[in-house]
Amino acid sequence: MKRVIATYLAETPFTLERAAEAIAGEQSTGTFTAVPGETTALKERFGARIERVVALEQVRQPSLPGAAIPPGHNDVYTRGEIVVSFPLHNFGPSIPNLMACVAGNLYELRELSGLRLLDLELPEEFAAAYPGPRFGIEGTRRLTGVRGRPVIGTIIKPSVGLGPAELEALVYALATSGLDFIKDDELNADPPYCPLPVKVAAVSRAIERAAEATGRRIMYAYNITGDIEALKRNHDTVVRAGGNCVMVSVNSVGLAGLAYLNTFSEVPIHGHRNQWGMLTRHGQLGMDFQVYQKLCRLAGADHLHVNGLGSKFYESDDSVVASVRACMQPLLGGYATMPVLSSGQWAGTAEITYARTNTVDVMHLAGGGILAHPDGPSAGVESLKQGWEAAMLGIPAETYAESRAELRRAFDKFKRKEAAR
Ligand SMILES: O=C(O)[C@H](O)COP(=O)(O)O
Ligand SMILES: [Mg+2]
Repeated sequence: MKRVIATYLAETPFTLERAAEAIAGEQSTGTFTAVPGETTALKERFGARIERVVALEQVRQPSLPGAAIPPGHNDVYTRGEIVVSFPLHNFGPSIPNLMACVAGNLYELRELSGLRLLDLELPEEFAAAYPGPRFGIEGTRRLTGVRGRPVIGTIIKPSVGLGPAELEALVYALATSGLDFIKDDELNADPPYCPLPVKVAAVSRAIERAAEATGRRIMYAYNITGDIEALKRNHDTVVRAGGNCVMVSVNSVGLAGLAYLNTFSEVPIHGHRNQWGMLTRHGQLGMDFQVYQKLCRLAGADHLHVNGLGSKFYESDDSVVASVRACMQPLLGGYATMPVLSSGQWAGTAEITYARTNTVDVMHLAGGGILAHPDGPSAGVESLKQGWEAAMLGIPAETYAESRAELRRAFDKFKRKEAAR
């Protein structure tokens, strides 16, 4: 019998064994009390199985509110790794129903004062059900024509507020500046002041004009996030205008929305992970990126945001590096996605990014880091490229900057800013 194996970090006021039984019972055949139909035969065939329980440290305070206080409890909460397997035939190779099982009501059990999903092993039936990214790294390189270095991109900023004429002018300037990729911000999809069809028309005009001038067509990820019925309409609006990438806020449309988009998308899907913080920032709640990236890749994300090194967010560089590596591990024999490094990035972050990840198969996006370069966006793009050249040549970026004005000016501005943070 095929099984899904889920690894949790749990914290409990009870024993870990009791916590594991609560998880396995509640998420398969059991409930808070025995019911007549829960026969031994039924449990045998449909019950979840506790595979392993490994005790870790004990703490004096519960991480999450509302856990039970057992009689005689001595204010000790035990943490441990609990591995539970679930029969695949309980839910089939369906991401929405998988989630209800491995990441459902168990987060609310009073037996637990902490619960985090660390990893998920999925049987190959999921590969048959979900084709995954249709473009991935190779398709993105083919469409952008970028080889041997990261895809360098930016984000339209100000994120909100630009009308069609201002947007067209900015995209033209950026598309003629040597950039490979531009994306809408996640805050900007189909706003009443500049609806998606108007935005698409303005951006495509700029991209066409830039392509005539440079001979190169930039990749632009239009944010098509919306209710499910809007996804197809928005995608078609983009593709009809010659667009070559769409973006969705994965947590807004949900994994089912992403998988639906992937059934018809004719262009790469850029997966923005905003809202991810609420699923992961507390170490005793939510899930690890290791799980999230598997789900997003299965559902069809050709590009997936992983934060950035030295970013403006709380996450450690070690964690970002682990996320890049996670995206690169083959999943069910494939499912390559391009990790997207973004958030507070600028030319000076290329060095540590390459040193720590040792790969160029990434997108490196800098919004403020390009647009706010003291000598303008073109110099910002050039500085980021120079940052990567230095990184790949193994020359310290600040040394390389001595003979490169754009990189030097980026250091002058952004290094000072970083130091002030
Ligand atoms: O959507 C994103 O990736 C962020 O808005 C990044 O913007 P920043 O480069 O200005 O931090
Ligand atoms: Mg953003």
